[in-house]
Amino acid sequence: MQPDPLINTVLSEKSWLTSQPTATDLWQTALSLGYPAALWRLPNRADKHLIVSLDTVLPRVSVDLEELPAGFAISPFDNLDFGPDSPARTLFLRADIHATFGEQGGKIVETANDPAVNRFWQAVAEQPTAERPASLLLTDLPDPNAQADYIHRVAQAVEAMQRGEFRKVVLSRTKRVEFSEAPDAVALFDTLCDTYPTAFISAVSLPERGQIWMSATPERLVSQNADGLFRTLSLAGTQSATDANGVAKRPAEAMWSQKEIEEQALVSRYIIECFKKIRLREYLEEGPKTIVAGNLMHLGTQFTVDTQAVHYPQLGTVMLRLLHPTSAVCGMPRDRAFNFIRRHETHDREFYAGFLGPVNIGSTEEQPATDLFVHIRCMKLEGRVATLIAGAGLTEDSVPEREWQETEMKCQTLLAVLSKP
Ligand SMILES: C=C(O[C@@H]1C=C(C(=O)O)C=C[C@H]1O)C(=O)O
Repeated sequence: MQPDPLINTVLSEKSWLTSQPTATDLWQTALSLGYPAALWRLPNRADKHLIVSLDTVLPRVSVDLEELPAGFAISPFDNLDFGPDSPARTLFLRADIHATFGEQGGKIVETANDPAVNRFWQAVAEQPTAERPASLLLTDLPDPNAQADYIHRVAQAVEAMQRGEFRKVVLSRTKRVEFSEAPDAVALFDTLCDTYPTAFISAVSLPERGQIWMSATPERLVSQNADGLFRTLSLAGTQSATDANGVAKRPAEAMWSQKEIEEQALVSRYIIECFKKIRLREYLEEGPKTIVAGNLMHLGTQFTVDTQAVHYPQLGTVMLRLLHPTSAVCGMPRDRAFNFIRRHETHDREFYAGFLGPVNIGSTEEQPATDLFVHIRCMKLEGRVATLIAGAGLTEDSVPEREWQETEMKCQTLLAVLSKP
């Protein structure tokens, strides 16, 4: 990211700041002081945002878009019951410091009125200029049983579905790689932004867990903008975006099998069932059509609601509680699929297949908006080790070997970028 002239303007009274802080300066300072930070870029946008929270231990919240201040939410997959008695599990990074970086430079949008903020800027000034490592070596940390174990679990799921226990389940697996030194998350974030302009790109540093989560997800869960426009997406079915010779396929020519069409229809049906529960009929449904997501293509149906016209300003909050986890990452019926995942997956999904994104955030030109995405095509960074997680939607027609290949392709979305020199 380029140095930022506007940040310099805003901070000109802070005499100790002699040069323009970059996103790397802010990120590194947050890391060294143990403050959580989130960096993101919305799909098809140029502006990048960074917030630093001054809570070293993050509050766990129940996502109520009407109540939450400006910030960034990150929820684990296991956040099924949002009922009044269930513990709040979503981590919330309040935007104590919020910087935007755009093509015309950047600015500090909002900072908390707190002495800790001044100490933060002092630390930014004292932060040594970070040097980006020239090139990182990446080695696989192979798990010799991973493929056979996954295929075995898929076969068990297929049998359960053939017995009629449930209709769809999403089983995931992990893949670990090691860097020659701890990677620069901001540099990786920038490369992801350049490589996947239509994805939601994020990097979230959670010092209390010693983790940085990074993703390039194509899947919008809940958006609600200042004009009250609500959006969600039903996404499923996966194929490579390139042919056998590596040439990009034309989305309009993508062929989808009956299994994939049904799998995606189940996700759409799930969303429509959620609308039915709240007796909302005035939604616009567009699709399914082929959506390109980096190296992959999916089938997607877009749903929009004008919440002002239907007098339902809290639709985003209500739908989030009904939707998560959708059948794109869990299954149908949801509770049975959830229990199958709990019993059969051998890793903790943590924030994979949860949701994340900015909440009630605006810049000076824009009114606050909320944009939450399903946390897929993601990885967890712990020092030099990256753990990628990817899953595949299974039905009774699934072929286990093909589902394994699908998770391999999904891991490639990030891996291809990590291995760039
Ligand atoms: C579960 C993942 O992706 C989801 C599952 C898909 C599928 O089963 O075809 C496609 C897109 C996503 O909704 C993942 O990337 O890990």
